[in-house]
Amino acid sequence: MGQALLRLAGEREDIAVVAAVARSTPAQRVVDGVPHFSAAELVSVPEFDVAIDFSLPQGMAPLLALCEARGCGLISGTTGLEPEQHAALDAAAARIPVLWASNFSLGVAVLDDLVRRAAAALPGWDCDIVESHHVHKKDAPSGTALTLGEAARAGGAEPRYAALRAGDIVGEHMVQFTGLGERIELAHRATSRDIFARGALHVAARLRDRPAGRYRVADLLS
Ligand SMILES: NC(=O)C1=CN([C@@H]2O[C@H](COP(=O)(O)OP(=O)(O)OC[C@H]3O[C@@H](n4cnc5c(N)ncnc54)[C@H](OP(=O)(O)O)[C@@H]3O)[C@@H](O)[C@H]2O)C=CC1
Ligand SMILES: O=C(O)C1=N[C@H](C(=O)O)C[C@H](O)C1
Repeated sequence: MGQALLRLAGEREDIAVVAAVARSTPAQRVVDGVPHFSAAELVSVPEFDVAIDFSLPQGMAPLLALCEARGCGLISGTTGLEPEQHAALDAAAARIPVLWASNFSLGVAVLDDLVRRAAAALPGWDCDIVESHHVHKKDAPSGTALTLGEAARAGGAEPRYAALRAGDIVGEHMVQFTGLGERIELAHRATSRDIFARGALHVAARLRDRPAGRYRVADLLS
């Protein structure tokens, strides 16, 4: 995701990347004009308006602390966060603008709405969420599957989850409603990670001038 973000940010005139942070740094400290920092060097990054985080749950606390100390916005797409980490995002939102989303694609935003409506229209049907991702993905069920599960619950269904890790699958989510003698399948298949990076950059550009608060992707679409 970091590489997709850097490439696509380079195509936008309204976004300047001042630093890239990973656990370790590449041998070359400046790549395509962007200085790279290790996680240990985080506090040394230059001034910024909004941080975009796609890392691992353990990367969250230091970045959130930096954003709060500097009064900057935070966009995070990191999944597998603990409930306490979501609570920390809520608390920080009293002081800075914060947006966390399990999925930055437009299609999944629409799927979320469809799942809520289908669940409400199909009381008593079984609801199963099946997600497939690449073998390197660490968390399961995926953040998106859990978000879709919340949508199903909001519509009155109690979902079950299944996760598949195989090859280089970018990300697929299927929500299946099964009744007696019939079945509905609502599915989203991502074929490029660029959709997530584009979505995150889109909302980052809009979060910059917002007051403190907890935002959703839908709040910043227009
Ligand atoms: N919300 C969404 O739309 C999407 C969310 N995701 C989520 O984004 C996250 C990252 O996914 P992906 O890019 O595939 O993962 P990768 O493993 O490819 O990349 C993770 C990056 O985070 C860095 N990192 C790991 N730990 C730390 C830390 N403690 N401090 C700073 N940087 C750290 C790694 O550095 P190094 O390379 O040095 O190890 C690496 O650059 C996952 O949680 C994934 O589920 C992914 C796609 C879309
Ligand atoms: O790790 C990934 O790759 C993805 N993670 C997100 C998730 O956990 O839902 C979003 C997308 O499916 C890709």
